[in-house]
Amino acid sequence: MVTGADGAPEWRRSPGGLVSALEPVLRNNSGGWVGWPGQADADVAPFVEDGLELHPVRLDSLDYERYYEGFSNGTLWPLYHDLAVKPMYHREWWDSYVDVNRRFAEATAKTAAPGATVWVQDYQLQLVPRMLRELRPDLTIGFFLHIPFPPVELFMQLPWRREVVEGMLGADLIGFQLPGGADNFMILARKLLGLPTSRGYIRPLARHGSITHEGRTVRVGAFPISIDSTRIDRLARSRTVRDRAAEIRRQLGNPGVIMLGVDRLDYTKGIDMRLRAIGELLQEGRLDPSDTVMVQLATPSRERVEQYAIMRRSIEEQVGRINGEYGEVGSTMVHYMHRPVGREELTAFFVAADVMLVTPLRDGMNLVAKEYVASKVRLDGALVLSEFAGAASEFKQAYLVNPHDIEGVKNAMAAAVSQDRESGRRRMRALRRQVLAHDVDRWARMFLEVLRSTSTQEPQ
Ligand SMILES: O=P(O)(O)OC[C@H]1O[C@H](O[C@H]2O[C@H](CO)[C@@H](O)[C@H](O)[C@H]2O)[C@H](O)[C@@H](O)[C@@H]1O
Ligand SMILES: Nc1ccn([C@@H]2O[C@H](COP(=O)(O)OP(=O)(O)O)[C@@H](O)[C@H]2O)c(=O)n1
Repeated sequence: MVTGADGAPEWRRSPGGLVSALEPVLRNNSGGWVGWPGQADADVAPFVEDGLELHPVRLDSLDYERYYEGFSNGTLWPLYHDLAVKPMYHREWWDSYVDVNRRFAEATAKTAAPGATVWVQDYQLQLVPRMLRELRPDLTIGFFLHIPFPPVELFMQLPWRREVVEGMLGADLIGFQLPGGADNFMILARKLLGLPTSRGYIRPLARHGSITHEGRTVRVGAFPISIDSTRIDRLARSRTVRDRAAEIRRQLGNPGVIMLGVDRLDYTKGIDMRLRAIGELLQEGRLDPSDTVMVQLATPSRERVEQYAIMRRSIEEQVGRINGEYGEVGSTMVHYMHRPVGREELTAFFVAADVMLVTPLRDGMNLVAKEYVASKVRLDGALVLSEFAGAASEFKQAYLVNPHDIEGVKNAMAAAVSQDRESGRRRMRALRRQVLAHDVDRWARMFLEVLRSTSTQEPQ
């Protein structure tokens, strides 16, 4: 919820992959959404918006600071993203996390119909499955983690590790993006809680593991999330988007190469290293500043969290430095926009871009990579993709890079810029086949099918 120009509250779609992925799923299943209104201290009664039933849970300013900015994004986010920055452990943040999780569990317990299926989303709500089961044992509960689940050695740092694992184990099915995350969780259940688990490795969408906990069987699996590929494909073919893409190209001065980055401004996304790589390629004369343009769309995110503010300053300095050295009057090298962009406009940028740069240090999936591919209806363009994004496990034909290896990234960028048309088309065709066949609807269907079958299955 945001305050509009006339002072009245307005509803806007939240940025980030989770909402992009779940909105179509909820619509197709006539589900209700229990969530926070996106603004602290707002008292909002349940309502229907654009056909979706929404049940707001109130967070006050202190909850926002301690639960959302603090424990969710100052503790769990860096801990689950390979310690990209140092996680902070504060007891008052944890207390707030428990408290807010309880409020979500209570609101859901009040809302859910008898015997309903409840799907709890993400790291901000890991305690909800157990709390909800205690309140409403009649429910079937699924939990999905959108971000990576770290190796045991890292997770063990968390002072409240036992509570978090037990919280998740309240679910009937726990889903991760990749088999690696699911395996990490199984090892943890064995090592930390001494629970019996099934043997062998987990496979995406197919082979699930199981953990026996308090007399119940909890299933564990990998369900790589995706996008509404058909919708994006259709949008990319529309006249408005194609015209806008052509206009973007003109506005950028018809350069030979448009490079694009689209991210929430987050230190895990590797925006700084991608700019450094561009700076070095320009310096070495491997990119021509008179024929190349970089566009970086950076959605504002978690702005009051210190590490995000530090990152923003550093990125803006880098953009200024590159433009200072390589820009000319009337031709800017890096176009940087720090504001949200609508879906049509974003798709037009995808259509216009020759090289898409997705270089996170660690990312649960990265839907932007999938959206770019779905937008490339003419099979043009190239995707430079970090091996540490979940999407890399499906996108073998991308230019895969290790974002810690700057020379490797530079080489991949240079190769993507100069790829020959036929091999580019071959790569893009294969990428598109993958994303069109594995869309978000399939993801949700697979998860919900396994979830609904959990009550009838025995441990493996
Ligand atoms: O709600 P915010 O704090 O503004 O953050 C936005 C969302 O970011 C994260 O997205 C993750 O989910 C994507 C879809 O599964 C995935 O592709 C991506 O790799 C993840 O980073 C976060 O997990 C969400 O909870 C946030 O809403
Ligand atoms: N300016 C922007 C940038 C991204 N986005 C969307 O935000 C989502 C980002 O998802 P993601 O999985 O790549 O990464 P997270 O931000 O969820 O970590 C994508 O669906 C983007 O299209 C947007 O709506 N506006």
